[in-house]
Amino acid sequence: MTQDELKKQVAAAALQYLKDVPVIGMGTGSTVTHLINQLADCDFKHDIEAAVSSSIKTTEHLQSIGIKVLELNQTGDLDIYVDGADEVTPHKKMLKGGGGALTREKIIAGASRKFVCIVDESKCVDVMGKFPLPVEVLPLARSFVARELAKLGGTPELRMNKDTGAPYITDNACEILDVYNMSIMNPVEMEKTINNIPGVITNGLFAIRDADVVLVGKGAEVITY
Ligand SMILES: O=C(CO)[C@H](O)[C@H](O)COP(=O)(O)O
Repeated sequence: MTQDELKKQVAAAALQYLKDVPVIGMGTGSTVTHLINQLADCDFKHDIEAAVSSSIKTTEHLQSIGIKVLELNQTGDLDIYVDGADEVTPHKKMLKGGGGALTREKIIAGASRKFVCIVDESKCVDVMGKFPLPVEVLPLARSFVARELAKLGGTPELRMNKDTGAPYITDNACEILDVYNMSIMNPVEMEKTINNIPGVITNGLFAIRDADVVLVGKGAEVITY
């Protein structure tokens, strides 16, 4: 199976977690895109009253299949949040933000009772950090934060918009530093340390609020842990 077929397969397995849930939390990325496409055709779609979305892209996609999108301020805590990841460990710690939606993802994950992480097998790692760690920053703090991240041993690079050549701008009007070569031996401590740098909105480590269930598309099957 190709990586995209594995993503489609694991998205299909995640559908069952959305049954009988009136307000769902929805992440961002290509695996979630498959999930929303499959939600469009499933028989319980009309039982879903609304969704809380982690990005403008996901909001538009959900609305295009007829699902109402609410702000988190309107809903209170959620039963379920489903999202992909760039890396996930056997302890269900994740590195996320390849799609740039890390801050809203972390907020909705924090407000959800169950986080279901959906990945293809290429995302499973023992130690995170091979994938560059996204750090969302206030634009005025970009250089200072980059120097602080370098002191932690990383090599930060400002994410660029591939179409315009200008810095990539998040849905929160901020920028992203992608940090290469980070040695993430203790993800909980690293998450706190980076979030303590003034000017950081959040970083892509989801170690303090990790996943409750991980679904992995692997070969012909989906593994759950
Ligand atoms: O964190 C994310 C977006 O900010 C995504 O969940 C992560 O990048 C995985 O994306 P994909 O499903 O396309 O592989």
